[in-house]
Amino acid sequence: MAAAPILARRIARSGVLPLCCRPPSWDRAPRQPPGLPLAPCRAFSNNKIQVELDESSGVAMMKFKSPPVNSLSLDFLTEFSISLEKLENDRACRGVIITSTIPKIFSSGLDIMEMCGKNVEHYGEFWRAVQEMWLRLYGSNMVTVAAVNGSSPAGGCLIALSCDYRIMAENPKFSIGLNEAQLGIVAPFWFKDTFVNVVGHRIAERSLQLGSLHPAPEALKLGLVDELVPEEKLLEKASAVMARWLALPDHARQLTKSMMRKAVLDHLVAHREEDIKNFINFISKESIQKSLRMYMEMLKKKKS
Ligand SMILES: CCCCC/C=C/C(=O)SCCNC(=O)CCNC(=O)[C@H](O)C(C)(C)COP(=O)(O)OP(=O)(O)OC[C@H]1O[C@@H](n2cnc3c(N)ncnc32)[C@H](O)[C@@H]1OP(=O)(O)O
Repeated sequence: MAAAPILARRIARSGVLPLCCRPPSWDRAPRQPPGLPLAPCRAFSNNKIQVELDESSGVAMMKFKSPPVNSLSLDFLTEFSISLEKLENDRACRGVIITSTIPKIFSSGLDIMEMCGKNVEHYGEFWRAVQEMWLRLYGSNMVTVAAVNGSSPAGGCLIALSCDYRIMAENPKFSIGLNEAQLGIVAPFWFKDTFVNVVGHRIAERSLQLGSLHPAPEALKLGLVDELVPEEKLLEKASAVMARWLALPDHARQLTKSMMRKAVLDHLVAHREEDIKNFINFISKESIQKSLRMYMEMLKKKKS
């Protein structure tokens, strides 16, 4: 069965609009009828992600809660896209802070088991879900702040890079980067473009070729994250940053964001099917499967 209808059905079941049908959300300041008590906090939670929207500030707190390491499985990615779309369509929501409930881990990146020993249909469905997540997050009209409270390799780093602002816990044991080369795989052009847009071409090229994972202080020096704060201050700082960004008129900020990101988003939208085919061809290669299996074994050995 083709992958597109499967994801479309998953999303349709949730009542979420596909990206292309999303209404513009300029000037969506929270609407609070005068004289009423402050709007309450609204929450929704599914298996892997918990979301709480404070209607008085217009800010949602999104927390990854998928043990052991918040790996981005197909189910996780689908829940993530659905949660983003719900917030995007909620007139009360203007910004989202993304963080993790798992100690020491923001996200361990794409779930390697989704890319190992599966069939072509599965790879296609999985990759479409990765694309969908990125298109929604990178193309979001909301202010997005990543509060990176742990390690954040590869796909985890992509999530942070796709936000408008990154604050990381100052613990040097936490690292972040696009380390795909270390796994013997290659980050696709839109991971690379997102990275280049944050740190510039030279730093991105060196870091990608070496598959570097940068400890927090180095990530700050490279501009991969915008600031470091003590872990206990992370959410407080993220809220302060959010308030500063939300002080601007939505329409001006959103049009500026769109101007900065449009070329990169349009590139993937125009080449989505080709990108899925490339992923399937690449990941199905026996040599790549072997590299991934060896990497998983290495992770397990490291434990024992
Ligand atoms: C081909 C086109 C390009 C595709 C682009 C790819 C993007 C990606 O995101 S690829 C994934 C890259 N991710 C990584 O390299 C991270 C690997 N993981 C780690 O480095 C560590 O696990 C950690 C730093 C995230 C956490 O370390 P620690 O707290 O010591 O936990 P463990 O290493 O013991 O892991 C616990 C458990 O989770 C399994 N696991 C870890 N990461 C993943 C993952 N990305 N996918 C699936 N499973 C993962 C790990 O194997 C352990 O499993 P068990 O041994 O069964 O408990």
